Amino acid sequence: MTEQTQSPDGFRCGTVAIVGRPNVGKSTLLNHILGMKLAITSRKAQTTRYRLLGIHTTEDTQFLFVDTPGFQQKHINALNKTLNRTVTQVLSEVDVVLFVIEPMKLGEADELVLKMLPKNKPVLLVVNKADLMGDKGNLLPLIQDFDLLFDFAGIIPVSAKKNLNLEELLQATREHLPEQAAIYEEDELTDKNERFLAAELVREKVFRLLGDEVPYSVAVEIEKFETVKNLRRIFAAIIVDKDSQKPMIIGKGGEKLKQISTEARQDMEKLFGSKVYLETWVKVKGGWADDARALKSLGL
Ligand SMILES: Nc1nc2c(ncn2[C@@H]2O[C@H](COP(=O)(O)OP(=O)(O)OP(=O)(O)O)[C@@H](O)[C@H]2O)c(=O)[nH]1
Repeated sequence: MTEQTQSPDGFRCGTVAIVGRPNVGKSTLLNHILGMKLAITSRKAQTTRYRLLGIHTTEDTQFLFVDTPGFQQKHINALNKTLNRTVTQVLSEVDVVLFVIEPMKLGEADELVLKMLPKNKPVLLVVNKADLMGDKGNLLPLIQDFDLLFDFAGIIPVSAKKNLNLEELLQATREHLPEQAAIYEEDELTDKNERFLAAELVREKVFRLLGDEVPYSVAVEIEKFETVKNLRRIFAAIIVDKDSQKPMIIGKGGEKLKQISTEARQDMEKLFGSKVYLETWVKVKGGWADDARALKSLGL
């Protein structure tokens, strides 16, 4: 359990990881807790070990939401192995883990996540999409079965989308955070700079719009980032392993790349509160996913 550093006013502050298989609503949950679109959910090709996704500060608590790089079963290369280790490590370092499931669709993918949960940390089972459950009586046996598989610190049904029970979830989470003063200023939403966030947004769109076809090793590099009055000019290279992967990202007549850029730019404008000029292109950097030096340069 967490070591508690006393703070005179009982304020609590600590790290929270949200895990769960794709599509259970993790980013919706975080977005609704933070109250704005800041959860950038690219779970692939992470560049940092410990990424702060967002900070939620209330009168008595500061929740630091950290990202956990995704665990991929399909592609096995050096990068992947490093990332799987990273997930386990991140999960064992946070104060509390929120394991999100969808009640009617429990399956193998959820069990894979379950296997990675830390035994030495409190894990809350968050049953999302409660709004879709007509008869709540049906839900109970299902959850109870799942509950037998792991020693959860609590089970909380919520609806991220409809903002149902999120306060209760935060209260339950708070109980597991150490008593200590806030680490960040109240209005600080993330500790990452805009350049980093811009790269994450482009990468998120690549994965969202191309799904599983996209190679795990895709990365985004911001080659230039300028702020001129209320305009940010951002130049982003999308980096792939092989020439053959280039057309996939560019799409027929450049359609995919255009869509990636448009959606990323719209999110950036929301996030930065300014106009954004975004230029994106695809670059080939052969075999970097298996290159130990490249891993090192990513800080892994
Ligand atoms: N009905 C309902 N739908 C929800 C709820 N929460 C999320 N969704 C929907 O579920 C879908 C997946 O939500 P995401 O937040 O993208 O899920 P995720 O777990 O972050 O997905 P990955 O990024 O792929 O891991 C979206 O269409 C959401 O609108 C909820 O409480 N109720």
